[in-house]
Amino acid sequence: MTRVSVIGCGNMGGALLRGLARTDSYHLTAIDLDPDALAGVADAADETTDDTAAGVTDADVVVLAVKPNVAEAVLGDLDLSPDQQLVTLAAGLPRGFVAERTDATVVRIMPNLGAETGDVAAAATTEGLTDEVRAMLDDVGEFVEIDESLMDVSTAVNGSGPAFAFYLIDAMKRGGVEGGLDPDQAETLAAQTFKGAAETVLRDDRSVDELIDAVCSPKGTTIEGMEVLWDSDADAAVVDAVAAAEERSRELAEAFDDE
Ligand SMILES: NC(=O)C1=CN([C@@H]2O[C@H](COP(=O)(O)OP(=O)(O)OC[C@H]3O[C@@H](n4cnc5c(N)ncnc54)[C@H](OP(=O)(O)O)[C@@H]3O)[C@@H](O)[C@H]2O)C=CC1
Ligand SMILES: O=C(O)[C@@H]1CCC=N1
Repeated sequence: MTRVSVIGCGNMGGALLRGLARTDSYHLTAIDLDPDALAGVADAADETTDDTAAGVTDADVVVLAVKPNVAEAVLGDLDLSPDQQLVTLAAGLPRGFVAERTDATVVRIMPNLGAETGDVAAAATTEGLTDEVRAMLDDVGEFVEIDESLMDVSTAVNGSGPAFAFYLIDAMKRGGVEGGLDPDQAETLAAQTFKGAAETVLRDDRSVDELIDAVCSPKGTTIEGMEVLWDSDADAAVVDAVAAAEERSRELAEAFDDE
């Protein structure tokens, strides 16, 4: 049983707690100053507390899931030992900044909200990554190991990515509603279509172009829609969205350069 303490039980910390709670492999301590946040994860956690120092004492793994601007203050409250692992997931927060402020082994990861359902797409720095954290990430979805220099782009693609995907699902839903579908049914059909398409890309050996081809019957319906997309700048807009989020991650990191 791995003892995991999560500091900051909002959107991301909460999703991770709920994802880990789906297995029986973890003793979970939820730490937050906000009683409402603790109440929101009470079902998933074995213990909840607003006492950060006490909440991390017995932890094998401590997850720092607060906003980047409060991370330094929280680190100041921690007194971890070298046999403990500290996982930081704050956007832009450099691994070294955290490692300089703790004796624990530090790994930086970029997860996403998919952790809640066991569908996380996460990146982890090779530096500081232990088998214990690899097992945790495996338990909540898929992860890749990357050099920290690629963390900004990972933050954009898989950290911010769910928001971009929600936006695209909503556009597909709108198309359905405009054609007369009930909004709830259109949302189900659009979201399930994205889910199925993602599964196909992950499991099928064919390239994305080959898969598009497999849906396009000659002189059928799909090719008419694909012609509209190919003639548009929709793909460029998505690439630009990723670039903007990546740039913002770099800016957030700059704030820690002077400290
Ligand atoms: N949201 C996402 O999809 C993702 C977020 N992240 C990263 O996760 C981190 C958290 O983001 P998110 O979950 O969205 O933020 P939230 O604001 O939803 O959650 C942060 C939680 O931490 C609490 N908190 C603030 N200060 C302290 C403290 N000193 N000790 C304990 N808890 C504290 C907050 O309470 P209060 O509200 O009262 O301040 C809040 O409940 C960020 O660094 C972000 O970059 C990474 C990947 C994806
Ligand atoms: O928007 C943010 O800054 C955080 C990091 C990745 C997802 N949410």
